[in-house]
Amino acid sequence: MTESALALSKADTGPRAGDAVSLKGVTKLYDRGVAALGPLDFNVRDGDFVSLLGPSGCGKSTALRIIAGLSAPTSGTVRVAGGGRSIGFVFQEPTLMPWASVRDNVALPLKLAHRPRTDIGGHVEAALARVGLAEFAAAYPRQLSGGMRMRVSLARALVTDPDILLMDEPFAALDEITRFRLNNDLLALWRDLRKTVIFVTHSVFESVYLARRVVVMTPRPGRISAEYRIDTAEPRGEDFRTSAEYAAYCREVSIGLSLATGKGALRR
Ligand SMILES: Nc1ncnc2c1ncn2[C@@H]1O[C@H](COP(=O)(O)OP(=O)(O)OP(=O)(O)O)[C@@H](O)[C@H]1O
Repeated sequence: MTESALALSKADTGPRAGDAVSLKGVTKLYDRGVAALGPLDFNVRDGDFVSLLGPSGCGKSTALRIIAGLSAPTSGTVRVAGGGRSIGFVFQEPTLMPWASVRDNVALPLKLAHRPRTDIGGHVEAALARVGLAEFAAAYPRQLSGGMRMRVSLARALVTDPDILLMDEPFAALDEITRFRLNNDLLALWRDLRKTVIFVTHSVFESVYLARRVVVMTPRPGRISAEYRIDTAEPRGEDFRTSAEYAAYCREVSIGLSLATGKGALRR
């Protein structure tokens, strides 16, 4: 792969047919005038896997929360396919109810949506099987490892079969082996279910491994600084992770991140 094979383009503006998410001129001002975000113009194609990459505090979580409708933008427009009704959110912490079984934790979104009781069991079993936890439905969060707790959190996000999955640094607190395994499982899940995924991370390595499109953000207020398309043979796996191609992409994106943060530690 040559450097010219790495597509670097300006952020698209304006919604198009087939966009799952479209942000236009989105800003977020917190109390005491903290400008956290934007203006941000950002579109995500239906079924794409996009990573938002940026330094801590650049507003990645804020952008995700705005897309999810958990936070209102100060200005700008947000369009989400289906009116935002079909979103699953995975937080950095698994945020499980410690007093409830795995089964009951995963069932929560269906109960909140008042789905018929007879409907719930099958969906919960399917979501748990999807993340490899079919055997642990009766266990409690304290009995599980960190990686397993995150799988429960993922199952809870999947149980409503959302079209869009928003993931906020979900694997950041996990050890590397567990993280790699969950990376592979997430890719398999995305290949099978073809959901739109927006994955926030501050890891260059993780963003390049997972995403088809890496969007680099500047420090606060977060804006888009550069985009990289990771065009590699699919399905990705450990061969990709150890390849020269992967290393070259990581280097290119690292340079982009350094330029975005103004550090310039890595120069061309
Ligand atoms: N409720 C709030 N009130 C005031 N400032 C806030 C609030 N939430 C976030 N901020 C500030 O806005 C900026 C962006 O925060 P945000 O959590 O979106 O960034 P981030 O890129 O996701 O960071 P991290 O990677 O550390 O989670 C930060 O400087 C943060 O301190």
